[in-house]
This record gives sequence, structure tokens and C-alpha cells, in this order.
Amino acid sequence: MVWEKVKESLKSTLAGNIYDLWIEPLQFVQLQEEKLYLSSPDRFFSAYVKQNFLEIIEEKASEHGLSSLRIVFCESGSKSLPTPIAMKHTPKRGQLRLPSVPVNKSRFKALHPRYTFDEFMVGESNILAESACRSMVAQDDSVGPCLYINSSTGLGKSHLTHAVAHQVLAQSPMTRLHYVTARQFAAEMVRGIKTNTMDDFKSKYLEHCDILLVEDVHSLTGKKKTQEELNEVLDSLIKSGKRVIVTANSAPRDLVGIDNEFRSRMTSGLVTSIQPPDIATRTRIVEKKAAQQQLCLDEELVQYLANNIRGDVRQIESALRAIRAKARLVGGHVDLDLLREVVTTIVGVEQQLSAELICELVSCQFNVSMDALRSKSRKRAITFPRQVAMYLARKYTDDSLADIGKVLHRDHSTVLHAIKVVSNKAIRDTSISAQLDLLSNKVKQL
Ligand SMILES: Nc1ncnc2c1ncn2[C@@H]1O[C@H](COP(=O)(O)OP(=O)(O)OP(=O)(O)O)[C@@H](O)[C@H]1O
Repeated sequence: MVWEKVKESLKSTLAGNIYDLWIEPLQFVQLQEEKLYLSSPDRFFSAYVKQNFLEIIEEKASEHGLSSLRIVFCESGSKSLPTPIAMKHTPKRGQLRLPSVPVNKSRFKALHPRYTFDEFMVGESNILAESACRSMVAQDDSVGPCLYINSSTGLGKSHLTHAVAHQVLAQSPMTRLHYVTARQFAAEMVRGIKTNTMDDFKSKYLEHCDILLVEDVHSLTGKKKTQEELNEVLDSLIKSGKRVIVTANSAPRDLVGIDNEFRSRMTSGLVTSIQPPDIATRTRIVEKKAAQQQLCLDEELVQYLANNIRGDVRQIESALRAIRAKARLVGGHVDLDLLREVVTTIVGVEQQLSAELICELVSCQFNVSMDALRSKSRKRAITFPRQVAMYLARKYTDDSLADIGKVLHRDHSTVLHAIKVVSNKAIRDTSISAQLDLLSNKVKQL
């Protein structure tokens, strides 16, 4: 009777087609201890109703005198009705629960609430990884079945992986998403072996997984059995068109103690690396994170931090926390001296412009690794950036030719030759002189 009355009220409130589609199929099962059990056709149906109509159903129920009623959905196909799938209000923030899948709280706790796409500052150094992650969410074909992201520490691998998880779960709460570190995967497997529950372990990843996110695969070095198991999981997921993202601290070819078959499986889609953020991105990161800390920094102070804290973004976060704490002690006043003190504690001495820094910038701009710049390669795609790095280092630092050469494993005569080559090319070719102007501007911002 209660449900019939609630339905009547809903019918007069909702548009006819919406009511017919989403409310009419819900069937009363029982009312017990202030819980109204409703049967719905399937899990997707339950999730959709939960997301879109739970509030109004509860509102109408309370109009009929059942103010503290909880709605519990059970799927028609489930073995024992009523199934206790409590449909709570969708939390306004944070990721959604997967209905009728046993809630693994630790998995959700593992997702950092602020690691979202909105909070991630994009620049040349990470745009490929960021857009690949967005493609993974959108399920377009550009990335392939497996995305491999690598970077050194603190450059946003976890941030982006969590962002994918948040977005996927927000868009489709029914998605069976598993987020684990490679270590957790290994530990789960060992538990499975010890407790004779490998079938459950296998079925979780092989049969009940739509998207798998595995962090820090480099930690599987030498763990043959775990590699085999994960390889089997990846193979199965990839073959069945599921999505996989793996992260590591180095490029696939540089992973040590990793089986070749497993390595090749992980690289079956897009492999992308995140480089240290350039000055423009660092500036935006400082601005964003300062605002989060409720720190009001003027342009000069933002620029000082962005200029002096490079690489690991955690250092920017930790500097801002320290600045905030110190500012409190001195009545909220933040000036350059305070920043200098903090930066020196975090990154050591203030960074001076050096040949090394310029080479890193050039490596980043030309998308050629430092290793390649230092290598013996004579390919034009590498020799040109190498010569440009030497030219810029000579122009903007006091380093000797020999010191510049050392950075790139060359002698002083090679540096001299490179400077001449680049100077001549710049005179003859306006596109090269434009490139040099652009790079010079970037060097000046370092
Ligand atoms: N582009 C960015 N924009 C905003 N925040 C960033 C960016 N890159 C990194 N961060 C922040 O830096 C911190 C470290 O990032 P994260 O943990 O994702 O790095 P990681 O590459 O996974 O590091 P590790 O290899 O040590 O696990 C996080 O707080 C993250 O929010």
C-alpha cells in the first residue's frame, strides 16, 4: 500500500515517460524495520534510480508519514530477496559506490579525493599522459587497450590514475574498477595461495573487472610468480576489450627484472612518460596549490617558487605547507625572505642557471631524453637539439666549454663546433633563429 501511494505521488510529479521507464518497473518486496525493499530489473537499473530518483522517492515516502524510511533495492535475478543493497544518498563529493558489488572500502579509501582532472595542471610535460587518461575514460580507441605511464617520483602518475578512477566511477557507477598497487596485487595473490582462495583472486581480476589500474609495476622486479599472474590478467582483460592502466618509475625498456612477455603485454597500447613540469606549468601548480592552502602570494613570490622548485611536485606542496605554517607565526606576513628560507630547506641552495639545467630544458622541448643527448647518436633529430643545448649553455651561463661538454659527454672542441654550427644556421634560416628565440625566452624564465 505504501509503495502504491508513493508511486501515485511520483506519477503526478515526474514526466510520464520517465515514470514509466524508471519507477513503474520497481516492485514492492517488503517493508521491514523502516526499510522499504524494492525489486528492480538489474544492477544498472538500481544504480540509475539511486543516482537520479532516490531523493524524490524518499521525499514522497516521508509525505506519506514514513520519514526515516530507507530504500533497499534488490535485483529480480538475485538468489535471495531481499538482498541487502542499501541505497544511501549519493555522496555529493567523492566517488560512487558500486551497487551490489561487495564494497571493498579500502579500495575507495585508496582514492585521493583531490586527485581529479580538475586539480591537475596540464603543460607540455604531461599533456600526452593527461589526454591519454581522458581517452581511457571516454573509451575512445586512440590509446589502445593498455596505457603505460612512467615518470620519476612526484610528477603525477598516481594523480592521473586516481583521476581516471574518479571520473569513470562518477560517470558509470556500475563499472567494476580495481585500483591496486603492484605490491598490493602481489600481497593479495600470496594471501590467495596461502588461504587456498586463488579461485576468488583470479575471478576478481579475470571475470569481475572492467578497468584495472595498477601502480608501480617496477616494484615487481624479480617477482616471477606475480608477474606471471598479472600478465595473465592483462592478457585476458586486453583480449576481452577491457581497459588497463599501469604506472612505473621508468620506461618499459629500462625496467629491471621484468619478464619480456609481461613487458611486451604492458606496452601493447600507448606508452607515455611525464616529464618534470616546465616553468609555465610550475607557475600554475604553485598558484593552484597556494590557493588550496589559502595562501595569498603575489606574482613575484609565485614566480620565485616556480623558478626555484623544479621536478618533484611534492616539493612545491611541502614548501607551501611550510610557508603557511611560518606565515602564521609571523602574523600572516609572507615575503621573499621567508620564501628563501623555506626553499633553501627544501631544495638546498637556490638553483643557479647551469648548463645541466639548460640541457634538461632542451631535452624536454625537443622531446629527446638526456640519455639520447649524451649518446653517440648522429641522427639529426638528436644532433640538432644537442648542438642547440651547447649553444644556449654557452650564451646563458659562465660555464667553460669543457664544463658544458662534460654535461653532454663531449670535449670542448665539439662544443665550440656546435656553437659555430648553430650560429651559422640561425643566420641562414629564419625558422631556426625563431626557434632559438623561443628557447632563449624559456631559458630566461628558468
Ligand atoms: N600537474 C600537476 N598538477 C597538480 N598537481 C600535481 C601535478 N603533478 C603532480 N601533482 C601533485 O604532486 C603530488 C605527487 O603526485 P603523484 O603522487 O601523482 O606522483 P607520482 O608520479 O605517482 O609519484 P611516485 O612515483 O612517487 O608515486 C600529488 O599531490 C599531486 O597532486
